[in-house]
Amino acid sequence: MESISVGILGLGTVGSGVVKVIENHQDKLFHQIGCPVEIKKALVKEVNKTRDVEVDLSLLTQNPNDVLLDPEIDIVVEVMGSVEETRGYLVQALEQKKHVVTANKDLMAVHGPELLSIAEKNQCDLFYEASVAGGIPILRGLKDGLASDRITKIMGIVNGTTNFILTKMSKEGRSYDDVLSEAQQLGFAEADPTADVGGLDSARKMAILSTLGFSMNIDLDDVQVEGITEVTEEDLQYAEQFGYTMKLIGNAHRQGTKVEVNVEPTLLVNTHPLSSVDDEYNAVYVYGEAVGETMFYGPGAGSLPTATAVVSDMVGVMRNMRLGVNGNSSVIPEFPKQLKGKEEIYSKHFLRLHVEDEVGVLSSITSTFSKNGASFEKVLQNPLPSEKRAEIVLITHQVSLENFEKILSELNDLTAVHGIKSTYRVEGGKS
Ligand SMILES: NC(=O)C1=CN([C@@H]2O[C@H](COP(=O)(O)OP(=O)(O)OC[C@H]3O[C@@H](n4cnc5c(N)ncnc54)[C@H](OP(=O)(O)O)[C@@H]3O)[C@@H](O)[C@H]2O)C=CC1
Ligand SMILES: N[C@@H](CC=O)C(=O)O
Ligand code: NA
Repeated sequence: MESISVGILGLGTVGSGVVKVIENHQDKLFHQIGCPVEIKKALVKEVNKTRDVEVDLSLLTQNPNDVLLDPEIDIVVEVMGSVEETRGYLVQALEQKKHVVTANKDLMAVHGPELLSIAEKNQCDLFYEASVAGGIPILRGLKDGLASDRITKIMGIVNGTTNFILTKMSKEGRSYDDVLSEAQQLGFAEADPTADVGGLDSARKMAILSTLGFSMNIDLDDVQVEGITEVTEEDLQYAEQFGYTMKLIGNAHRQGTKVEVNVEPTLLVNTHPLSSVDDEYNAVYVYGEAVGETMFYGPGAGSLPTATAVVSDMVGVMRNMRLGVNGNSSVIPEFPKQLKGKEEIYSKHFLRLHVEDEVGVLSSITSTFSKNGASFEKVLQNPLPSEKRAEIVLITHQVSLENFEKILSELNDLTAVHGIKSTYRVEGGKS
């Protein structure tokens, strides 16, 4: 091959990083693949915009066909975002026998299986390492590094924006809105950050991770999702007081043939390896039956880290081109999907509630828990400044989700309970 030509869809935060990595690492790329890599065209919305990277204006186009139908382009790199329009472009690229590298988790979480099958039919590669945990090679870790093992647990901090917000709120006492706008300026947050803070971005990544890790087609709708928008300063302070750290955790757990996948703000015991992952950093904890505990850590968002994953995927495609083995790397899920019922999902829970400050209230709350098979690991009561009310904060031992939901509903029915202020899943500590 004289050279490899690449067409890029999108030249924003990640696209600019891709151009920089290709330019700055040209020698290393040449050494790995034996020929130069050339960027032939880049699709953008606005040609005359000021960009983070200097590019010849003749490279830019607003016409997707300049990339998708150019017979000289071997690899299409998709870093423009959005779902339906982009899906159409990638189908077209694959049908034109172009290999695809994408950073788009929104797209892969919904249309991944369809696109992978179109890629295979056309003997093309479709790689998407950057779509989960930015620069961390976690998909490769699961697909290749742990290919021989049976994975039973994947727990991840897979959204940089929310980790940045929770870290700055807990450690620097800063406000939610202030930290969110800094995450937007730094390029971690999505153009519309609702999916970041609402947990959907993490859910998409957990759908991709659990599909690969458990070899089972997990759809986005199978992931129970809750974001960080309701997390209060009081909750962060109580977490600290109890020896826990609040993190937005994606949790995928397999027991036998059944799995649960959820994303929710979680109190992690301070000794848990994920509790010290701060700022925009991501980490994925993977437990395999043979290997035991592993953890993959690194920058989960940002221009150059994400671009590194994109360009490494391009190297994978180019190596396959040299060997003539493109289109053989996706693995069809081995197991039918089986999700756990609420009676099979067990965890500890944190609960903060406001109650009447009078004799017998704590005992009626305790009996609601014990009737439903739950007991307390920790409990504390503080008087509230106004009225004759108190705040009760507790952490339960392990209880099924079915029973915990019954407890919440019965507590709501007690006249002495004025409101359930917050509940969170708890990981670690005594079970
Ligand atoms: N930012 C990050 O840290 C990470 C992002 N990702 C994913 O990477 C992808 C890109 O993200 P990011 O770089 O942050 O996004 P940006 O918004 O910074 O960039 C998007 C780029 O795509 C172009 N574009 C968008 N829509 C269209 C369209 N309809 N037609 C033509 N061009 C279009 C824009 O053009 P113009 O410049 O002219 O406006 C821009 O250059 C997303 O899927 C994101 O989820 C994944 C991991 C980390
Ligand atoms: N908005 C995302 C970007 C990477 O996927 C995040 O904050 O992690
Ligand atoms: Na990654």
